[in-house]
Amino acid sequence: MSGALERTPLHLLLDRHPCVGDFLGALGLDAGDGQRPLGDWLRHLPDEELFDAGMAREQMLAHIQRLIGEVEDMARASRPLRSLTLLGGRDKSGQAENVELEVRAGEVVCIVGPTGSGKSRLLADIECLAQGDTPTGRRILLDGQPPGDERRYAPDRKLVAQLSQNMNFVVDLSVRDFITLHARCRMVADVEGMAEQVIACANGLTGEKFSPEVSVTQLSGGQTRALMIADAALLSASPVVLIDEIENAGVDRKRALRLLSGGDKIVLISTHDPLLALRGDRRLVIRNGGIAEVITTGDGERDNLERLETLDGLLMDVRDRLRRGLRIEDRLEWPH
Ligand SMILES: Nc1ncnc2c1ncn2[C@@H]1O[C@H](COP(=O)(O)OP(=O)(O)OP(=O)(O)O)[C@@H](O)[C@H]1O
Repeated sequence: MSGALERTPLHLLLDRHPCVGDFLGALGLDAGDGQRPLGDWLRHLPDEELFDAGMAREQMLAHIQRLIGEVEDMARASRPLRSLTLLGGRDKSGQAENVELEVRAGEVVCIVGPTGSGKSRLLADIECLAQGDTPTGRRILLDGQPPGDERRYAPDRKLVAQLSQNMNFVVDLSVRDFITLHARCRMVADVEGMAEQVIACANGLTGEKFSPEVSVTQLSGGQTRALMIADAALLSASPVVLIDEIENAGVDRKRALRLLSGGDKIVLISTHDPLLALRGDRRLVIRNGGIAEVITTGDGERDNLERLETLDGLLMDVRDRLRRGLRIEDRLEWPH
């Protein structure tokens, strides 16, 4: 393939594989008019430019070849998953969990339990597609089968997107550039349109709107979380989304959950928040490191969820008024 790759005119290569343009751009290399075949272009590249890029010609060719292969693999690996099965292991005292839990695409499962009970551990087991090799001894099956090593140990072909409590960006890009870059890597048809959609969606989730021009490092915690949720729902290739709590500060949890569960992703959320816990299809109760119970959200609970949401709206309103420096002297009326 390397021969064929070398003979491909650069402009064709950039058209077919936008990731190559991003790669060359990141190295500060100019593709010129793109008429030359890749091999020819590389041979004519001045030595000092190669030196600045820190790569020999052969290495550069090998990198481009590998990049194209991996991006294609990623697209293949992103085909939908129908189910994820968790085979129980043991709790902190070594007692068997006796659980076989199948979560189907499109389902939202919440994980509840006291602090330190093992909710994050459960998410971590799913994230690494545990095969009896973590402290819990749990095993994870994908579409009823144990995942192959290539799925477990290829961090660049992620099956699972994990949104953790602290999200620190290491790049200093504007929100638009950051999401556009991701959209380009995902090879979506309309990169700019998709980026706009993700940003608009994130802005719909957060009380404090942000501009696409602001740097990702300047976003507040709530804004960052909203952006990551919109990105995971609309743009991420990963069929499984794991969320370690959606804090109620600044993110519309109801919309976030509706957005995430709208597609055919498998969503697991660890939470202490009753509004989130009751909005899942099912919830796992964790006790002493083990899954003690699997509860399907009942009709009565859904009714109560609506009442709690009204109460939550009242609380949010008071919070908003306090933030604006207002007094809360008038008698608050509980909704009936
Ligand atoms: N089945 C288990 N066997 C052994 N250790 C476990 C098991 N489950 C959890 N642990 C360990 O217990 C500790 C607390 O678990 P974890 O951090 O997952 O709790 P948590 O419920 O997420 O807490 P929080 O609500 O405070 O975030 C961790 O060190 C974890 O590795």
